[in-house]
Amino acid sequence: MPDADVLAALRTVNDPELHRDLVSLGMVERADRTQNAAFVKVNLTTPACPLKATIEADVRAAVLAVPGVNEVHIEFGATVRAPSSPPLPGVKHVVAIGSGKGGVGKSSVAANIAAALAKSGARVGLLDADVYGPSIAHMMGAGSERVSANEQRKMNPIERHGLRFLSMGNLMPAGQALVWRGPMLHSAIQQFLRDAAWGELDYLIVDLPPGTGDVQLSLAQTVTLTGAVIVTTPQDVALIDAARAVDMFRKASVPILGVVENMSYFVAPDTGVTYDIFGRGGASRLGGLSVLGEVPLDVEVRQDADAGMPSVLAHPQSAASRALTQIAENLAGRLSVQALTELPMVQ
Ligand SMILES: Nc1ncnc2c1ncn2[C@@H]1O[C@H](COP(=O)(O)OP(=O)(O)OP(=O)(O)O)[C@@H](O)[C@H]1O
Repeated sequence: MPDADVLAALRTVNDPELHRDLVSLGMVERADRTQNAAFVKVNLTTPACPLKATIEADVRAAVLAVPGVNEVHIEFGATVRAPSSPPLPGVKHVVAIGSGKGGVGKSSVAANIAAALAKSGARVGLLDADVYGPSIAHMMGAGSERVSANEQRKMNPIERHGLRFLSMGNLMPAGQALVWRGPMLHSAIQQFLRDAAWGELDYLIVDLPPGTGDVQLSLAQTVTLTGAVIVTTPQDVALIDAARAVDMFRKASVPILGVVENMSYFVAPDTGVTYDIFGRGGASRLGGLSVLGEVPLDVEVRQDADAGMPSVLAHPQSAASRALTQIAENLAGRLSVQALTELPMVQ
């Protein structure tokens, strides 16, 4: 039985992003008490919650203020909230990772975001929709794997590093070029989304080809994307193209969840001096969009990708990995806010 005083205390604790209290958000699973000890379980809206430490401190302070309580035991669970109409059966969020230009690190960012979310405990899929230049298979260390079909003749995603992924790189013989026109691309995207055994997913991350072409349109027409993330480097020539990608998503009514500035700066490992090679901070000039984070140029990001393990798993303590993990958490937080602002209050 929940204790009325503990519950009342929790009603004073707001989720820092949603600005509503934990009780009315339906996040309190347990709020009971034995004499002087209180037991609270908070069900977060994502296991990658960027504000878990703040929530924990606020809950502790509020419950310790209840007369007679001098011990608080806090437990966390997490259930990713889906929007009112999920994009695919069993899939709560589909997030596209796009860029204006090629080579800005979009696939690297997509792979690391997916890996960081999976590491936090979320169920994650990664679709390599960059059909002309698929690199996800290689970055996940499964370049030579081939996709199999299940009994229902659906494609089985490949499992690596705690997540499931599909890439044209696992369907085509290595080194062969794909020569497809729009309609074939459209049906390939549909098959990747609908004829694959993705199973239950909290997040399906889609790595798009660079630019504003057929694949982007097909994707937006096939599923209701929860949103898009734009990856750019900070220099003007990249930002001009990134602005075009932003415009395309806006025209397709896809919410932009934020911008990632990759190759933002470089810290020389021998001297510790920071160089803003491409002009750090450029992404903040992209039409008032929020910046999810800045990732430094780091040789390990490239080496880890070539070795088949995303940096957030291979070198979690590096500055680049910490930035990428924070970006994944910020994104998960954004998705929670988007899903929860649609939900009615729990009384
Ligand atoms: N922060 C970084 N530090 C160092 N190297 C990076 C970083 N981000 C990406 N790279 C490297 O830059 C190269 C291009 O990255 P990636 O393939 O992710 O770009 P992309 O934008 O997806 O390219 P395209 O869309 O043209 O396929 C890769 O070799 C990758 O390992």
